Amino acid sequence: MSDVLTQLGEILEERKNATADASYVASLHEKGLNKILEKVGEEAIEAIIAAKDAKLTGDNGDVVYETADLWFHSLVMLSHLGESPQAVLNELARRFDISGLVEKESRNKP
Ligand SMILES: N=c1c2ncn([C@@H]3O[C@H](COP(=O)(O)OP(=O)(O)OP(=O)(O)O)[C@@H](O)[C@H]3O)c2ncn1[C@@H]1O[C@H](COP(=O)(O)O)[C@@H](O)[C@H]1O
Repeated sequence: MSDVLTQLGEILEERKNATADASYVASLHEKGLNKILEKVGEEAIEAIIAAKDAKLTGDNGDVVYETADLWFHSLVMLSHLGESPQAVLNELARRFDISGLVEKESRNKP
């Protein structure tokens, strides 16, 4: 599964050298971080709306599609900041043996 993210990360790196008229990713980099963040926010809202609809209809097609858009634009954001998908995968892997409840509790300790 993470092979796809790794491959996409490599494509995103390559697109930093592409021209905006030939590449959507390059066009986002050219427009800058604020535009990329706008897209991340927009896609997050679309994913939320799709999830609400999926709950009503029982059809998850749109929520999968919109989540892919959200993940994609989040990866463009990371790439713009010089970070790779691997950094996020590493962070998720680090959390494997840590219960979310235990971690949250540890945050409240001095
Ligand atoms: N995974 C994706 C991917 N997911 C979504 N999108 C694009 O993200 C855009 C977001 O959808 P919207 O409906 O918000 O688009 P929009 O209304 O035109 O956007 P705005 O004009 O409002 O900014 C669409 O143009 C989608 O095609 C993607 N574009 C590219 N990729 C990957 O990135 C690679 C490089 O793409 P290019 O840079 O275009 O070569 C591709 O080979 C793919 O692997």
